[in-house]
Amino acid sequence: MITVENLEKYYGDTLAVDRLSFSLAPGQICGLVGKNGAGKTTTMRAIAGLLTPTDGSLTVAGFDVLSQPIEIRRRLAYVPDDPPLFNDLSVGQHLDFIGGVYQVPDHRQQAEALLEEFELLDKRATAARALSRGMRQKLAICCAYLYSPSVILLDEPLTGLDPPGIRTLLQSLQRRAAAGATVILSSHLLAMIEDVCSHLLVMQAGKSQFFGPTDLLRKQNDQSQTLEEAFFATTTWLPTGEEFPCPVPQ
Ligand SMILES: Nc1ncnc2c1ncn2[C@@H]1O[C@H](COP(=O)(O)OP(=O)(O)OP(=O)(O)O)[C@@H](O)[C@H]1O
Repeated sequence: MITVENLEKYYGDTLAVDRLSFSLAPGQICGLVGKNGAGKTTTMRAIAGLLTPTDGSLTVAGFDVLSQPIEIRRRLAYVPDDPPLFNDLSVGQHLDFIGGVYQVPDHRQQAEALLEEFELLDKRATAARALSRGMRQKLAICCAYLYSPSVILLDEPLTGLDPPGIRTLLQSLQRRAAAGATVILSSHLLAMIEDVCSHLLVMQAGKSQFFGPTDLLRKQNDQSQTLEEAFFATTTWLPTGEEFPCPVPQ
């Protein structure tokens, strides 16, 4: 569903992503982890077609991200950590707008169910400018879910959410993956995402230090009690630039 081959991105002289390759199948949830500046957001924005890579190729659902942007937009949702909303539109108007743009049949019915799931029903008439940070994030997630994308990219979605909101989001991602969606979720809160991630991509200085099933990272660091310890082991044992020897799952 997602194929990244030799992705490279320079911002001027800064190498943000360095020859990154990985692929994900339908139903897989990949946790994207790494220190600040590791290249996570750049990678997600490249997959979403929001920036032009310096080199490499990217496909989503068999479509080329660069040359077939309309096919990508129909199938992919990207929610950044500070989602851009229309400040003067209400919660309900946002969902009407997305439902119209993506021609979602009976979008109001689905919108109601999403607002209920994310505890936003009583904010239906509230303008986006009057929402809290967590509510803005929840609204952006509802907008993303409304058109049932087959690829969902979430950049640091947990930071603004309260504990029930985090549980709702993670459960909803598991349900969507079980129905065939592919998810990439970047987060620094490893303990919170480890149970839902089938796969992990650990980045350091733009490179992949590990990509594979979450259990494999645990096994390869069997002295680590938690995924967080395994992450620190992975990002401190290796000299910068050395690839973690790990088979890429088919
Ligand atoms: N628009 C930009 N212009 C110049 N350099 C940039 C730009 N965006 C990112 N960078 C640089 O690219 C590198 C990767 O940044 P990126 O935002 O992808 O990292 P990240 O892993 O998402 O970080 P964080 O965890 O802090 O969000 C960093 O060195 C950053 O300074």
